[in-house]
Amino acid sequence: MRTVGEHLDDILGSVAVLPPLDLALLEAQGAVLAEPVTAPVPLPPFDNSAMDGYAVVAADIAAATEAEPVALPVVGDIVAGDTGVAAIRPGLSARIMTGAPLPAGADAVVPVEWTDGGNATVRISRAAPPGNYIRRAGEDVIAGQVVVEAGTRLGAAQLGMIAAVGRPRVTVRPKPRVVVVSTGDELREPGEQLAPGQIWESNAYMLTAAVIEAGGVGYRQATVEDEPRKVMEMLEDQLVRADAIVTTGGVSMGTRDVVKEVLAGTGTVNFHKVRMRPGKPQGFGLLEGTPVFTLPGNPVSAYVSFQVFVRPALRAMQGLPPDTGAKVSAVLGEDVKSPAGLRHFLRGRLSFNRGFYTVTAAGVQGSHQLGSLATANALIELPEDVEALPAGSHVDVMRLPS
Ligand SMILES: Nc1nc2c(c(=O)[nH]1)N[C@H]1C(S)=C(S)[C@@H](COP(=O)(O)OP(=O)(O)OC[C@H]3O[C@@H](n4cnc5c(N)ncnc54)[C@H](O)[C@@H]3O)O[C@H]1N2
Ligand code: MOO
Repeated sequence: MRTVGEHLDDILGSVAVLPPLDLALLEAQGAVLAEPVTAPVPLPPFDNSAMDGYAVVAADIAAATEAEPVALPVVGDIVAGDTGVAAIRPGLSARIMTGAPLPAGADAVVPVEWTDGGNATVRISRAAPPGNYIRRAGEDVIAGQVVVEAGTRLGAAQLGMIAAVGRPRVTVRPKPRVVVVSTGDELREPGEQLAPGQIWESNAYMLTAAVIEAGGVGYRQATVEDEPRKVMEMLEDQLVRADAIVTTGGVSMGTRDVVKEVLAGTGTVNFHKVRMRPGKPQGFGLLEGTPVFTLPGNPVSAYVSFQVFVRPALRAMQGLPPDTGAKVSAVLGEDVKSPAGLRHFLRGRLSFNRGFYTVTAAGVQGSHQLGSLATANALIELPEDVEALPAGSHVDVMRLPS
């Protein structure tokens, strides 16, 4: 038997960060940035108007009121995208649109709502201080500033920022391509009729979705029968396109535990009993250099194993620290029991009330009982030396992706 920590260390010591890739911006969505992106110019690049209105000299309209508007000649129109250099002198104004460059000499913008909207002459009925509705060059981002740090996962806002500094492509850690496959003669596809003794396949759906939640690209494979030759063929086929392979089922002590039978023979994938519940039977190794995780078939065991071992490995492959932000300390809302000598992962419901996290067990805890997992948002992690904890104790809790 090995501990959870020993098994995870073995895995994290074996997986490598994926080589960087240069991608067009929208192809990079969800990938992790491998280089800092800096702004080559300030943003905004030039002083410009925040409103549709008139560019003026603030001192000219200092006395403007509704009752006694100030009239100024309008010497031109400046629209967003104008590349010419415009200028005004005191006593003049220029019509200006949002985003258009501020003409030299102007120090305020008056929105059209404060005026009569005149074309040749505009009557302005409110004073404006210098700087009114002017967006200054560099007030968003200064030239040379890092706008997105290396190691950031690229979502909509980050991609927008990178485009805004003029970059069409970025260097990222690619999303790991993970093949997920279940084994078991009893498994049928959802939608098919079940004969006695059969169940619908759920692990590969669940784990393919979990791969995506962990930032990877998941490929769900058709279920493979409990037949050694077919399992080996499937693995060989998938190695060409996978950065990692995840299997479920066939790793305990049964006469048809073919995943273990086949992979144990390769010499590079090793099988262990890990001191945890659920998820005791685990296999991991490199098959022709590709990480292979053989997770137990019980659905909750497979899910917990994924969160505890596979997710940190996929993060490491993306150049991310294994677990940042996923764990919180919470107060137990009820008494709990735990098996001696095993790390116990209880499905839990975590909530945040009046400044504290509290957590309660989410229903029944058998490793075949998906019903309570589907209502959980966290795993309560009880250490090996704990056999019982009273309500009110502090526990570590792993938040589940939502
Ligand atoms: N004599 C022993 N028996 C078992 C031990 C043991 O130490 N000694 N360990 C138990 C534990 S703990 C676990 S966990 C399971 C792991 O078994 P396998 O990985 O070999 O998985 P299977 O036997 O193939 O299946 C277990 C269970 O899960 C259901 N299953 C499997 N795949 C799927 C799927 N894709 N979708 C839905 N459900 C699935 C399967 O029908 C079984 O009910 O072994 C214990 N036994
Ligand atoms: O470890 Mo099994 O995963 O307890 O059901």
